[in-house]
Amino acid sequence: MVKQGPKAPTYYHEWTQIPPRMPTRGPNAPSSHHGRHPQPPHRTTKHLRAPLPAPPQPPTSLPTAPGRPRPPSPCPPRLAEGRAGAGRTAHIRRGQPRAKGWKGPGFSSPRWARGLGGVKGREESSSMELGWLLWGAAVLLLLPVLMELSPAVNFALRIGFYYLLFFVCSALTAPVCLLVNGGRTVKNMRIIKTVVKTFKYFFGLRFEVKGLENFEVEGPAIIVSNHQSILDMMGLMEVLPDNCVQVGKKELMYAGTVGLIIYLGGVIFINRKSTSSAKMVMAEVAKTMATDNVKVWVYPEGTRNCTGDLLPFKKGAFHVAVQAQVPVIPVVYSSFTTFYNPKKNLFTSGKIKVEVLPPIETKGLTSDDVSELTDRCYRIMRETLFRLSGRPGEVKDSS
Ligand SMILES: CCCCCCCC/C=C\CCCCCCCC(=O)SCCNC(=O)CCNC(=O)[C@H](O)C(C)(C)COP(=O)(O)OP(=O)(O)OC[C@H]1O[C@@H](n2cnc3c(N)ncnc32)[C@H](O)[C@@H]1OP(=O)(O)O
Ligand SMILES: CCCCCCCCCCCCCCCC(=O)OC[C@@H](O)COP(=O)(O)O
Repeated sequence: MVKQGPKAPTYYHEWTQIPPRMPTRGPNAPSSHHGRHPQPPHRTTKHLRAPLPAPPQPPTSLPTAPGRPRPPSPCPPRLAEGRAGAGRTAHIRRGQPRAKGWKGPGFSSPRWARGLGGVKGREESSSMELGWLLWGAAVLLLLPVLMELSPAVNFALRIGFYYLLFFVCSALTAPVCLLVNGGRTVKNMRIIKTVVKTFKYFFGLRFEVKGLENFEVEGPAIIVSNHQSILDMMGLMEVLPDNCVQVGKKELMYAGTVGLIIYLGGVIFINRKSTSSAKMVMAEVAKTMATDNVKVWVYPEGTRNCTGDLLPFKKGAFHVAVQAQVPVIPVVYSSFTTFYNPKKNLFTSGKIKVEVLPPIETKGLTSDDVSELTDRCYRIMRETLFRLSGRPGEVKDSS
């Protein structure tokens, strides 16, 4: 029964291109420093540069029992200095004399023994691969069951997949935007919209849209809509008119590939924590939206709100509309609470009703009228939200 030496380390194949072992005896042998054992050549690449003679055929002698000098290895000793290999490197590292003629860990067993080790190794690696395959199949089969049994798992996987879609699609779409449109321009929103509109199919979401004709106003406009969750991006892209950019919190610029793609799409970033700087940005928007003929989509609640009601509106969007003398077009999405609620780990398929309301003119209004304009828009949108969400009665109670 031939006793196997320890299995050659997996990096064995890395060395097949390295020149053969340096001769340890005779005129070409390197001078041994200690006189005891021939020292391997210094760690230089010089020998790598010399023309490489054909590697010698490795000895075909049987592997010897552990502890006795090993047959010469066809590989250089360099490995012994730098690589963790079979256990035999221990005595090298501790400065003990090297077994005569032995040149490095893991290469002393003769090729045919290594061959046997290879067969055993190949069997081991294929059984490992088979194991991984079986594990993967089990997880994939188990996932739907887990998602059925645990709302938390279902929610985490679906929302995680949503983020993954954002991240991957952004990374893939950014180069397309750069190639097609060359840089940051609202034209990229068309490409983004085309991609994001497919996301609803992954989550079993359907949009029922009414009033799209209300977007057909001459020139720029301010669009305001309720904001319930990150899922709003699908609703936004479902109805987004041409030449329309959004106002977003500046933190989004740093959301990896998503930050890049929304930058390329022309999104206007504001610092919510600094009213003055936000006002300046919005004032700039009021000036340029007319010349650029762009619509600007603002979420006047200023944050996500998935309660099924509206938060009080920030006034910035309405200041911009009055400053630019452009109409305000309210858009309302029905409540997500029937199919989406992070607090309850609820995220299933569902239907979202979307209504684009008639534009509210601002011609002739001044900044003094902004508060009234904001309240009027708030009331109309809240009434629509309750109606679309099947709760029309609530408006009377709370108005
Ligand atoms: C290919 C695959 C790709 C996958 C991924 C792609 C995804 C989809 C792609 C792309 C779409 C990306 C979409 C992103 C969307 C993100 C959304 C968000 O981030 S929502 C958070 C940011 N939005 C806001 O915050 C709302 C706008 N906010 C405002 O307008 C505020 O008014 C603001 C920030 C300007 C100031 O907020 P204040 O917190 O100070 O509160 P206030 O009451 O509004 O203002 C305080 C005082 O300042 C006056 N004021 C406000 N704005 C003014 C102005 N412009 N001029 C003059 N006075 C102004 C007001 O009249 C008020 O004064 P008096 O109370 O009346 O005395
Ligand atoms: C697996 C790899 C996943 C990597 C993650 C990629 C980063 C995904 C970031 C997604 C952000 C896309 C834009 C979402 C728009 C949105 O809905 O932002 C929230 C803001 O309106 C309001 O923020 P807040 O005040 O916090 O409610």
